[in-house]
Amino acid sequence: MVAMTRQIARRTLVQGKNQKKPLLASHVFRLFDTWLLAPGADLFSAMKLAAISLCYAGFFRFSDLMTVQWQEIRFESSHMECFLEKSKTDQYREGRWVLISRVGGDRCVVQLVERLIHFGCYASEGPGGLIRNIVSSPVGQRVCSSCPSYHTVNSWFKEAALLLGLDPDQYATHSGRRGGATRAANVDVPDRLFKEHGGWRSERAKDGYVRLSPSHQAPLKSPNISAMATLTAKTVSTQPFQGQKPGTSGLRKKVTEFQKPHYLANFVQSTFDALPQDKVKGATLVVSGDGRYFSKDAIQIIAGIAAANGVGHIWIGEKGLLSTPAVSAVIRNRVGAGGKKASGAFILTASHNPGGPHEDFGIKYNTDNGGPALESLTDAIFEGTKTIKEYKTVDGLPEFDLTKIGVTEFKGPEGPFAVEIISATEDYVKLMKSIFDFGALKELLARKDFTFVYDALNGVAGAYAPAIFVDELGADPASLKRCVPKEDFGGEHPDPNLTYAKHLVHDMGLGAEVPDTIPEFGAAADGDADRNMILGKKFFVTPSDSVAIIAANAEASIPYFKSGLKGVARSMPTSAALDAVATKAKLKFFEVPTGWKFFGNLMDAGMCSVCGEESFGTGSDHIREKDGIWAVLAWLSILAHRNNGSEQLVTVEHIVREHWKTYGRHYYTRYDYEGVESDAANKLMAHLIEQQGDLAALNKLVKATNSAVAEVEKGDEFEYKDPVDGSVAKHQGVRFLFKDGSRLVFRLSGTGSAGATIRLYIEQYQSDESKLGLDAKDALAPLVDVALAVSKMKDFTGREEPTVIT
Ligand SMILES: O=P(O)(O)OC[C@H]1O[C@H](O)[C@H](O)[C@@H](O)[C@@H]1O
Repeated sequence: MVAMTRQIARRTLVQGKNQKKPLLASHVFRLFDTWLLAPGADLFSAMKLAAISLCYAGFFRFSDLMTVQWQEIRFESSHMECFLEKSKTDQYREGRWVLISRVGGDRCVVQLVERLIHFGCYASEGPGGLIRNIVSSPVGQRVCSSCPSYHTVNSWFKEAALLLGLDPDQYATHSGRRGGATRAANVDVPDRLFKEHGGWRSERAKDGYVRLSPSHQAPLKSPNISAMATLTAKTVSTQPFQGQKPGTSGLRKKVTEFQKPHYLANFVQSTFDALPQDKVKGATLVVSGDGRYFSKDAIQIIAGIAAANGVGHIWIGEKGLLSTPAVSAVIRNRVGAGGKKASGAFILTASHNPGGPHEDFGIKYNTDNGGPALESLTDAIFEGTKTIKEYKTVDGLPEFDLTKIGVTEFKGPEGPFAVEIISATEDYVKLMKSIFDFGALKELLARKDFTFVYDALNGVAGAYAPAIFVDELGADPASLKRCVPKEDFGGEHPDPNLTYAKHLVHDMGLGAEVPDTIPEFGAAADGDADRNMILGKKFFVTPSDSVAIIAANAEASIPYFKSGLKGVARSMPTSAALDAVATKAKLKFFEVPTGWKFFGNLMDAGMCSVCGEESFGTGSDHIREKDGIWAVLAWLSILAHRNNGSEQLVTVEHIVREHWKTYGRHYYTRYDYEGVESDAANKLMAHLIEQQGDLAALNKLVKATNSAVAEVEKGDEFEYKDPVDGSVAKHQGVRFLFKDGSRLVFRLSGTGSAGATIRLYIEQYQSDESKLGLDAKDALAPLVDVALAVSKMKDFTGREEPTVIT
């Protein structure tokens, strides 16, 4: 008895110490993405992936894995069956069969094994083990007859851990078996099946493998502190990474950069260090995003660091999803249990940049007004990232089930810590209903002659579109396109403009081929649903016109603005269409640098109600972010108002043309040169500033290029002094202002993740009624020529054409 107790105690102690960490489902998924689905994947990476994913899915130990004979595997339509011998010397083959399901899609273990056997040409080698060594030669890789040693397979697990940004010391062959078993326990696989699958004789043996999530450990209705999982603090040593300066809207880099061990953690810890401590200790934080690839891992990492830094509660949108405007709405409006309000948010998005294992990820911090952090804070975060030596996190945090709305509570190192999964749509839909007249919008959508299409470009707007357009406003579900949010946005560029929203552009009759039936109204959103593009039948509304038209019609069409606008604002490169509306309506007007945060200060001070940017951003003071769905509802409201009682449909095109008649037209276009070498882009900008030094010489060049173009009256770099806090933002774009009011603006994008993007904005005002209907391309051709000559665009960049024209 004594001996037995001693033995158990020793085992328990040793086990606790050496026990390796379980792999998570998301880890295995990511290994599929990197070792099988990414370009460059080869036979060797497929072999490593097969070994690891089989240990996970079959709960295999190393010894089990090595007994799987490829020729004995039975492939069925719903699963595969692997035979595990009890031992090599077992004459009666009293082994057991392990069944592994097909899960469909690209990340299916069964499909992987089938492909491995096929491409590895196992049949030509004769019977033998499934997991083999691979030899590489100049003619390629091939599966050889020998099987890898324990040491080799163990090193594959460590390599996987490193790739996933985990500590390799904590992962080994048992991490697969433990991970699979933990996952099964947490999704309530019945005990009998579970034990059989893993070949465990006793409950005890099985339980030793499983890390239950707290909802399983503490199934009590009311939180019972003694039943809560305990999170233990730990400090992790790290080193600074170069270049963690947040851009116009947060830190954006390739996913592979964010996957580097400690990369994200450094930024998050630096944010906590830069924040006033009352916004951290015991505070409630929102952590969510557009659902792009790496979001789920990021949520786990941030939650651990938040708990260790003393955050009290985090709100995560269902499935990790919250659009950027919805985050702003949650911060400003959501009141949780006990009157909790959020003090800020980590928004996980790279906005309109593509997503996926080899594309972009991003993170930005929004403060308690619901808007992006101001420069003083982002500068402090950046400073922190330059010197960081360690960060805090916790052990014991389980992988969250993001699909289940509810609260999980923990004993955190600094006090109680709770993770709450909230509805992604509830707060936002409520806010929209308080702003617009949904009854009037419903009537518009019910008109037989009004047809509508909404394209979420596979971004997070897809989570909101059914709730708003279909459930609330009665739109036909078929009018929603690409409204299922995807981690990689379906491999497309989730940017609503004439180039990237190509399916919508085609459907609206603006493509090369014109369809037979075209909807009256079309709109699209970007990845995180803060941008919008508005289209009429065969008609594009420039974002600069869009904000001007919304401002001109807001008071009459939108209940939220019924007592008038407090003021309006636009970013500097946006056309002056809004200025014309402000002048006529005698509204306060502001021209701010690019970046939504500049509007926030004006709105907080009650100086601005409606604002917009040429970069497909439009919004109002209902939140502190631009808002893609809000802009669509604003346009529908204008249409509903104008069509109230009208027998013949007043269309988008009617409204815009009428606006031009009243205010004149600001012809406008933007040329983007993406992926330019940074050095070349900087030289071009320096050259432009030099040109401004000698206006006489500059005007000679202008006239020589096209004598019809007016003379440049002034050239400068835009500088902004915030009227609220007096802060000054310099070098915000190089401007050339012409005598007839035309403008050329050059600036470097602040949102790219690699190289530089040069943006060239071209604008010309026209009030002559006979010249309002030209094609913008024709109207602006002379100014475009001047812009290219003045900037020596081709000489500096080697580019004949821009990447995108809008
Ligand atoms: O710096 P750029 O690439 O031109 O992007 C500019 C845009 O970036 C983000 O989308 C910001 O939220 C916008 O406010 C800004 O207009």
